[in-house]
Amino acid sequence: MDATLPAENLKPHQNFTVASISLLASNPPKLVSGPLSAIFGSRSGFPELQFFLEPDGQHSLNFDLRTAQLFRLGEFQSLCVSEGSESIKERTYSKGVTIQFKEEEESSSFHGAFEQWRKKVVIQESTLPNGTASSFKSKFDDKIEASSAKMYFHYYGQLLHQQNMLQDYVRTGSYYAAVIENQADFDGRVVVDVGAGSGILSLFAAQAGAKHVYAVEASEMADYAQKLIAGNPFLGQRITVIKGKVEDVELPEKADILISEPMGTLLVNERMLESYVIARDRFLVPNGKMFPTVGRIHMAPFSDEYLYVEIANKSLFWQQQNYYGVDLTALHGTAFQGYFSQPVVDAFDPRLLVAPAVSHVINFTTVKEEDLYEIDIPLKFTASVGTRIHGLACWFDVLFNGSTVQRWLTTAPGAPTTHWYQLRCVLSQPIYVMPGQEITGHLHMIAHSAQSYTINLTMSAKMWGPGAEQGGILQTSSCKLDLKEPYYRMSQPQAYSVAQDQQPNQLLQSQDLQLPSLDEDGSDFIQQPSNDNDVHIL
Ligand SMILES: C[S@@+](CC[C@H](N)C(=O)[O-])C[C@H]1O[C@@H](n2cnc3c(N)ncnc32)[C@H](O)[C@@H]1O
Repeated sequence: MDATLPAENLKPHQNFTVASISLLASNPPKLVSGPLSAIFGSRSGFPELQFFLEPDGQHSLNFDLRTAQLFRLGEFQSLCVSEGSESIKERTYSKGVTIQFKEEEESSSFHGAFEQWRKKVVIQESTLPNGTASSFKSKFDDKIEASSAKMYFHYYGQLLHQQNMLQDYVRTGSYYAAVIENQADFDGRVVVDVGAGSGILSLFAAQAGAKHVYAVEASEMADYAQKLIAGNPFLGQRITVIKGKVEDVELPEKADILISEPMGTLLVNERMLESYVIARDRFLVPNGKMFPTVGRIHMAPFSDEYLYVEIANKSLFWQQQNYYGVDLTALHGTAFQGYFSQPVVDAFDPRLLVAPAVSHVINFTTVKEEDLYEIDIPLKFTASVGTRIHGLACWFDVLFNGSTVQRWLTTAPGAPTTHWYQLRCVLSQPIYVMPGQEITGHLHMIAHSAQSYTINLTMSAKMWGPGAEQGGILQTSSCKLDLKEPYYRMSQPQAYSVAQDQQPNQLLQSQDLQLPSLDEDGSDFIQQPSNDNDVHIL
């Protein structure tokens, strides 16, 4: 392709009128008779071809010119196809239209324009500031479903959700302290705020004396951040808000330090850590600082009979054999598994943990973006009590490795509660352990295109019990969960309600629970443990 064409030759928009188009995705192909407008232009910085299917401009068919191709089928007819998805093994073309032109001349100039707009991509690629030949196609759009991204940025575009984070004083206070106590790392420095939201961290960095802060925010919140920053002119004069994704925007200079709050539930939910790492590789000077610097996921087995029974009971609805004359039991097993596929988010009493935690460290200054696509954490614990283990409890912390002060922000159980709470993966088949018994397993997380992870948890223990040879039988339990679909349990009455002198692990056990299998149609109701004599700890 010719990359020598000056960019100014390309107009912001170029209109064509075509006689008709046929949409090939319909079977048979759907003819849309014209005359129709076909417009070359660019949206979000990417060149695009848009066919307006109705005169009012309400419905259009868009082709991303970074991947679209145009073929001549005849003097008056052409075929336009656009790549739908790409994997190592195959490419699929999700969109295709045949275009009917009235005249050959029109067809030729359309093809000419198509080539020119495609070259625009090449020109932009070749003018990347660091001169690298990286692909212009956004890394973010490559791996994240458009529908997920739309909902995600819509969420963060709303002030109430930013307020929710700002009102997490453990979170925001830790950031404030980490910045102000490490003024030396900000004073006179260029800072990039990765996912600036309301712009609060940019304002903190400016308070700590930053020479200039680039506040990059992809959602509509960028406009509010601009307002907030303008309302603080003393600080705001050193802050530039840039609306766009960190994967796409260009900055006029490199940063000495990045600041960001990219942590989701279980640290990795939302997949924003990847954007933080991409921002590091794009904007940070070699050996620049990152706030936060390191993240750790902590995991420990827990025993929580109340939680287990509560989840198991949710599917009891489907055990009704006469729901308005309908037998619902065929779906009971599916509902049971469904409830156990939701990670539970709440604040739990640390006394529910039955072994010291293990940790998985992610160093943000060195981790590769790809390392975050799949995370496999081996588990090995020694049970401190004999009990039923109902799953794995997880939480995280992050370190601000400042030159002056090292500060941790923790979401651990027992520590002041944050809006992240803690997360628990609950096994539908609990496992029994004796004191000192070893528990092994894996927490395997695979990133998916809806900005979250599929979690596979396996936990195993030597089983002790009637009929079992001591230490002879390995009991294994596993579950698959979607981190995107958590069960937020905070509104429920807290379950860590124990008589003051009673250990949580000695609470009412539900060994007698009838565990349904997928095709079971049993009708016993599981009793919720009584809350009598409860003392609410939290
Ligand atoms: C957890 S919020 C933190 C907001 C703010 N920094 C704070 O601490 O209050 C994350 C913000 O990053 C933005 N964001 C997420 N991914 C982004 C990306 N790839 N590029 C730019 N902004 C992004 C979101 O829209 C959201 O406003």
